[in-house]
Amino acid sequence: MQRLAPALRDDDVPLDLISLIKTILAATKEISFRVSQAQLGGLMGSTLDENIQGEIQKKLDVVANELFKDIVLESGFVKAISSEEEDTSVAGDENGKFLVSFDPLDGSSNIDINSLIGTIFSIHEAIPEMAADSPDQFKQAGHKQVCAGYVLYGPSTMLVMTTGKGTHFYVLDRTHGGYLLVERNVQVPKDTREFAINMSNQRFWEAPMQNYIADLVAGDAGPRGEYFNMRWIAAMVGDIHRVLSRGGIFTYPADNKNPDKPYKLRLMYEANPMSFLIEQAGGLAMTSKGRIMDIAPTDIHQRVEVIMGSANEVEKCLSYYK
Ligand SMILES: O=P(O)(O)OC[C@H]1O[C@](O)(COP(=O)(O)O)[C@@H](O)[C@@H]1O
Ligand SMILES: [Mg+2]
Ligand SMILES: [Mg+2]
Repeated sequence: MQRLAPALRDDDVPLDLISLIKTILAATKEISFRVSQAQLGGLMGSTLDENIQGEIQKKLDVVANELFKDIVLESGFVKAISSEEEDTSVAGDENGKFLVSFDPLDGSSNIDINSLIGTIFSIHEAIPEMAADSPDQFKQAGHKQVCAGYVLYGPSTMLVMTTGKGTHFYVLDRTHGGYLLVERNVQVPKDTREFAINMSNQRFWEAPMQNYIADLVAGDAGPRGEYFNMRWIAAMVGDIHRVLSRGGIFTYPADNKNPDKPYKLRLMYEANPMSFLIEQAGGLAMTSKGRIMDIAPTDIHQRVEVIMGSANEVEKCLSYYK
């Protein structure tokens, strides 16, 4: 099995980006260790603080954020970082070539039940004319990402990453301490019979999503004439990993549960990096109005509607909005 650096060189990834990726992965190895020791180290449960998103932070959210932020900012390659757990962007090296956005721990509600969680990251090139402490430099569309990935802290610690030359799977090999390439150019099947959505929000969705899901749930007795299975891990990393592994449609649609918060998932830290991975694997990543990676961001913490996965099924879902 190929090691990470030669696999990246095969994709013609520039050396400075390889160095940054290695730095990010060093942080994820440390987080992976802390996650595995969380209960023994008193890291289960919540803090008393809320993050900028208005969500109570778990102790591991804070630890993972500090670890990732410190390691990445010390690298010298990074002009600034933005994180789901930080109020605003944090300046790094004025001459740094890259911007890194991340969700240090995705699926926080799974921490205390020893279930799937992960770290999601996204890399853009820095804009030389903009100051390192300006959050505006992060307002770049997703299609400008030069790398995106996640690390899944599951039975195996897995890295899924793209630099725009396909989406590849790696596994952390604890015998030598590095990630090994296990599957190159993963492909999301175009068709699927599996969907992922938080069904408990059903009554709050817009009519097109209500109608689409109702037709899936109706199964072979309904207009689709086929049985559809449902899965919901409650961690986007876990649900997207399943979609990348065997196909499926994943959606967190608009809802009116809380009128001030029509969408749940974050553009910079969740939707854009996952969209890059899904598109590089031949899938589609959309809102009901267009491609996620074409959205011009207006705020680093903005939230967005997400419909992604197997291409034909995403198209089918979108047809309900026309
Ligand atoms: O609570 P719900 O509705 O099941 O939402 C689950 C979604 O929320 C998230 O956990 C949000 O991520 P964080 O844990 O980083 O806040 C997604 O990963 C997941 O898809
Ligand atoms: Mg998240
Ligand atoms: Mg998070």
